[in-house]
Amino acid sequence: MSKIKSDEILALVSAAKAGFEKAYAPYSNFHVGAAALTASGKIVKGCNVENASYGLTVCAERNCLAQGVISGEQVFKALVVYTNQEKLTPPCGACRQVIVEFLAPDALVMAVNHNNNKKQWTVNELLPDAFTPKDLLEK
Ligand SMILES: O=c1ccn([C@H]2C[C@H](O)[C@@H](CO)O2)c(=O)[nH]1
Ligand SMILES: [Zn+2]
Repeated sequence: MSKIKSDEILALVSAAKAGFEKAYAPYSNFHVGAAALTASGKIVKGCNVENASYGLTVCAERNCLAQGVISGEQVFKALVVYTNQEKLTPPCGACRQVIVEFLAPDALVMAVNHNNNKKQWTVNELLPDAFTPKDLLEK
C-alpha cells in the first residue's frame, strides 16, 4: 500500500464529503461523493449524477477521475469514496476498471462514511488480474 500522509487523507475526506453534498441522485436517493489526490498533489472531486434514463447514471468515482483528467491530471495517488451509509460503499465494478486505468496497483482506495468509519483497499485488491493499457501493447 502506498503511503499517504494523514493531512492528505483528511483533505480527501473533506473533499469527498463536499462532492457528496452535490450528488444528483433523485432516483436512488443514494448520494455518493469521491475525491482523488493527483500525482502533483492536487485534490479533485466528483459526485454521482443520475438520469431519468437510469442506465446513463455515472458514479462519483468515475466523475471524480474524469474531473481530474479534464484539469490536466492523469495519475492519481489515492481515491476516497464518501457516503452517509452505515455499510461503507465500495466502488462498483465499472468504477474499479476506471480506477485501474489511472491509479497504480498499490494505490490507496478508501471508503468513509458520516461517522468517519473507514475501510481501505489497494487498487489490486479491488480488481486483481485487471485488463490494463499494458494488455493492449501485445501483438
Ligand atoms: O461506489 C458507488 C456505488 C454507487 N454509486 C451510485 C450510482 C447510483 O447513482 C447510486 C446507487 O447505485 O449510487 C456511486 O456513485 N458509487
Ligand atoms: Zn461505480
